[in-house]
Amino acid sequence: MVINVKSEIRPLKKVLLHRPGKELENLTPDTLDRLLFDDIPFLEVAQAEHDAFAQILRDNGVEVVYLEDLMADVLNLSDEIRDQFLYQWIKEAGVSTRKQTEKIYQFMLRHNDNKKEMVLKSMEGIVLRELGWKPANASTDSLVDLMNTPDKLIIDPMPNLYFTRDPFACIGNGVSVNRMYSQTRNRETIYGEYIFKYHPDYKDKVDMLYNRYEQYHVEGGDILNLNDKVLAVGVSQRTEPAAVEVLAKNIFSNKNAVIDTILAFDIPVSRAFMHLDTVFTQIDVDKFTVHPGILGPLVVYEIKRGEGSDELAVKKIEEKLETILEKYLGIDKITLIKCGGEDLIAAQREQWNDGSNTLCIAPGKIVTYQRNTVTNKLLREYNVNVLEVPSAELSRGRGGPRCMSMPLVRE
Ligand SMILES: NC(=[NH2+])NCCC[C@H](N)C(=O)O
Repeated sequence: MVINVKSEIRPLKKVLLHRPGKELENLTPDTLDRLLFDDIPFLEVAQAEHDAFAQILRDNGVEVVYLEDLMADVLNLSDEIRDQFLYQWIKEAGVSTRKQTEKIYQFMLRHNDNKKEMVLKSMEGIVLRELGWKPANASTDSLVDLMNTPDKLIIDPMPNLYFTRDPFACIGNGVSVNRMYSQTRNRETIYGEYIFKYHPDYKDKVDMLYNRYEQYHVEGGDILNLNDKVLAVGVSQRTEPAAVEVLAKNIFSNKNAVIDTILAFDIPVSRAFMHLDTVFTQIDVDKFTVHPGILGPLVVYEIKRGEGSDELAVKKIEEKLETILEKYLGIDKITLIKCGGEDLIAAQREQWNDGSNTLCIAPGKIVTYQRNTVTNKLLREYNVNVLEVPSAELSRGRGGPRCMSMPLVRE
């Protein structure tokens, strides 16, 4: 199976990453909000940290593949696919005039001999100066031309691409290519669309469980494969309950589907808790990290197949999180390890820097951000094997090791 992810913890075999690139250098104070960043990372250091992350994974037997390489393979397949991609990408970036579209298309063709460069450029963004911008004559036929400046981003960067967890998500042997909450991140899902449609490794080999043209938004950070039968989905700032229904129906409509239960975790809507995995990740057969801030307000719903073919059976579960997990996972005792321990200031600070966003690469073996010293120490006291990634710059994007990785295959 080219996609096989039926657990959050079974040994990780193959993972998808994106090495942060010049898209981070096109961030400015004025665009941070819209592009979902809280600060501008220092690219060189962010790349070195990311390389260290990839190396930790390789050293632990994980095959690392890069989004940009898979996408370059797709663009190398044919000129038709390349052109279809380029025109779709230009349109989705909000470029509306024929003149600009052609200019950008021609500009991108300069990278025709090196499709990886073409892909990276599509991620970076483009300013008018690069297109050979010249001031318009004082009287011209276009208000847009007259008002433009050389530093205007005609194509926005996609700085969140290094969070490969979100634009699409592997579920069992299938994949959910997501519709995202924000405009900036919706553009990222184009790569998933092309890879699953055309890449020879994936084409026709993967069950498509959701597509980016659906009406409701759902993001991969909200999707947790608890085991082969139980899927958890966060209902959050990024994922709507209606999207969970569509996903559930798509999963259950396959008669041979192994997943028979979906647990919807209703978490508070806030920037700090944007996805379920920012407050809750599995680290061992019987252990999870959790941000204490969600333990009070958390409500969980059970979704199963309903009576009719296209129906669901949904109910609210009135129990504590530990009890719910024990019941659905069939484990005697579940331990929740609090991010920051009992210290609420540390909990909030370290959650903000993704202390509870861990990537489990085998039961009891996890990758975390080095900067979350309180949580990392606590995890070790529970005998968890903690591998730390340097994280001064990567963390400015508000995502940790789980957000920065999309498992393609687990044992
Ligand atoms: N799975 C995650 N928690 N991803 C975090 C993504 C962070 C990114 N800046 C965003 O706002 O979308």
